[in-house]
Amino acid sequence: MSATHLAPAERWTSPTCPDGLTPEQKAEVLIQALPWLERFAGGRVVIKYGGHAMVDERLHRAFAEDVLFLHRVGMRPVVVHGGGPQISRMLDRLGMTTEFRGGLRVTTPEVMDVVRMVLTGQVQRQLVGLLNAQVAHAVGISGEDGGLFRARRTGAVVDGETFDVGLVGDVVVVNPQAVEDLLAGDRIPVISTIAPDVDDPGRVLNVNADTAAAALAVALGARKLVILTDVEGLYPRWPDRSSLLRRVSVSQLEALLPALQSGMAPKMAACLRAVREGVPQAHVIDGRHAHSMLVEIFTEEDMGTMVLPDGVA
Ligand SMILES: Nc1ncnc2c1ncn2[C@@H]1O[C@H](COP(=O)(O)OP(=O)(O)O)[C@@H](O)[C@H]1O
Ligand SMILES: CC(=O)N[C@@H](CCC(=O)OP(=O)(O)O)C(=O)O
Repeated sequence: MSATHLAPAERWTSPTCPDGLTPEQKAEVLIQALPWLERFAGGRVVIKYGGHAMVDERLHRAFAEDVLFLHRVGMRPVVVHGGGPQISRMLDRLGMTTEFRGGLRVTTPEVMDVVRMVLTGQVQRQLVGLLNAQVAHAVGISGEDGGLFRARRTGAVVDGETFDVGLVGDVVVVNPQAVEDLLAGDRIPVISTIAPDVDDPGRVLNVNADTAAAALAVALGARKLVILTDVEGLYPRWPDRSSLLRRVSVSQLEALLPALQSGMAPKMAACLRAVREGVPQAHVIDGRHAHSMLVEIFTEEDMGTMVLPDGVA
């Protein structure tokens, strides 16, 4: 057929790709991503994958694809995983009761055994398996390995009152060498947040995964902390969902923090700690949307809530 039969204007004004996007829209995505790819090349990003974001196989796979994408484009992703709902389900199956105070699980020695078993023996194994499905880059470790974390027992604060929650700790020492070694070997570390007790090294403590991720992001000099959960971000007037806070400065967040409820409180406290101690940006995003992490990192879209230093937000 000669070119004169093609009616070029009609044929080329609105072609669509099989996914319904036009070539212009597709190219726009690629062009938009370029400065972000350049900006974050070689940068470390700590990703906290919350138990509530681990909704189904499809989302699990999308999460793994995103982490592998970051790795492939030259970033250094470090995964810190949660597993609260998974621990609760196992405790139920074992006929053990579980209770939370101020967002922290009341952890008896028997519950601690289950927490350790589920986090390091199930959730971490599943994530490592997914990430290694094609190329085996991921290596799972816990805060007990290579002296990564040490924690001190802490209580839960509810309405200004402190409650004993048993074997629960806050990370007070991070020795990132174990993670540095893995990154130097082009690995993707996948970390469970169990930590030896700094005051009694024979004992291990249950550490909230949000706060451990923040401590690690600071120690690694991460460019970003990204916390994936099951809500769009921070709603300042929760449970009213009419206005999502897109950007918040350290000082603004300090003022909001005392009124936040469990669930969001440790996440925002983690973001606050990370940014206050030198991480340039911390985000809470909705892990129930496949690939929300890639959109957050590589486009101009602000997904979820972003915490920034004063004067930048
Ligand atoms: N101000 C708030 N804005 C958004 N979500 C909130 C807020 N306060 C409490 N939440 C709750 O926090 C939950 C997320 O925390 P959590 O259940 O601990 O998740 P994860 O397992 O990902 O750590 C949300 O599903 C929501 O119900
Ligand atoms: C002290 C404490 O509460 N530890 C958490 C550890 C797991 C966790 O943090 O998991 P998510 O991020 O999925 O909530 C727990 O026992 O549930």
